[in-house]
Amino acid sequence: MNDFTSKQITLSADNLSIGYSKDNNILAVADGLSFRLERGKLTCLMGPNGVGKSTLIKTIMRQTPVLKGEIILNGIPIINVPLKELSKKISVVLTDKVSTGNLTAEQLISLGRIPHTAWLGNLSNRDEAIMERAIELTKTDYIRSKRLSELSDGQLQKVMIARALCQDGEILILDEPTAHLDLVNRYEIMHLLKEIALKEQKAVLVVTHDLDIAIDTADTFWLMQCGFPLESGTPEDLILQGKLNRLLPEGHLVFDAQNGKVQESKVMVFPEIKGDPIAVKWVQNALKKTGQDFSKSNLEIEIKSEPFQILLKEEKNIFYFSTIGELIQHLIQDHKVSLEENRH
Ligand SMILES: Nc1ncnc2c1ncn2[C@@H]1O[C@H](COP(=O)(O)OP(=O)(O)OP(=O)(O)O)[C@@H](O)[C@H]1O
Repeated sequence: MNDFTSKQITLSADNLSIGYSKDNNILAVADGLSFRLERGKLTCLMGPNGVGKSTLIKTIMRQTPVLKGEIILNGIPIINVPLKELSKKISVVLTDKVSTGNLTAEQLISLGRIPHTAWLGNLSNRDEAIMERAIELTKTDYIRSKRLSELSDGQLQKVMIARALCQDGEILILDEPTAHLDLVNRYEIMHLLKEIALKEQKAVLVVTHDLDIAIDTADTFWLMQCGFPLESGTPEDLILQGKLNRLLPEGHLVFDAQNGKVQESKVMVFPEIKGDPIAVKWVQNALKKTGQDFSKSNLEIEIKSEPFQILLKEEKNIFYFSTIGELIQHLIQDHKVSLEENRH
């Protein structure tokens, strides 16, 4: 590791085991976890449900003891860092809804300064400046006077991020920050986190299941999968190494490196389709969902543009459709008829 990289690392572990212990019974959730969390980078922690992502975060926050190994924060074992110091260094945004609906957004954001001030202590000029910076970065100025109960889920998530930024730790950890959000807000939040990592030089660790958006925004992926060590690297390297498939159960789904999407592993045989490649792709997409087997069909499809029209050659007949929906409706009806014929 070069000197620059080692200076960028805030949090690290080698061969860590995490889990729970109760009444002398140990439930190991994951073993052999090694990682390096870097400043200035957005790292996405991904893995199937139940693999131990939240447990890893709880362990980093010292809410759950380490089973084996140690986590190092800036060269010091985390176990030796007093909890108050830890809360100044690591800010966490969890998925739980806040129950303080009567507070205004601004009041909630200011609570982020608590590790640095006394409980409800007055904010110093520095505290105020940090708070204004957090509001500016998260673009929450227009809702600062609103009560939390009046905010949408997307607005509330930005306010929660602003509060975490107000804590001004060097590490920001978020557990599924986009879980209840629509597509636009998912993109906005992940781009905001990327911006925070870069502009504020924070180490941002996000647990997410949003593979598409994570590929577009993350600098680093940490992949957790039962029975495998934690795998880390740029999303692009992990894609080329075929490792994203580890996020998927073995069987009918694969990550297709060609189009960057998860899709069914079964190779579908389509009828011959001529025309604009984008239109061909979406006709194929619709054909896939009919559940029909086209491998032995002698259908031919041609897609014309301006005006958009689909020609279907079936035996000696030619049918014309003005939408993909009409084509599919026809094929489904046809399929029903052929099934009926087979039955008689
Ligand atoms: N307090 C606890 N005591 C004992 N076992 C727990 C506790 N919390 C979680 N577990 C177990 O630990 C395992 C990992 O759970 P965890 O919540 O870390 O998974 P996850 O990867 O975050 O899942 P998801 O993607 O569904 O959020 C699960 O089998 C879960 O049942």
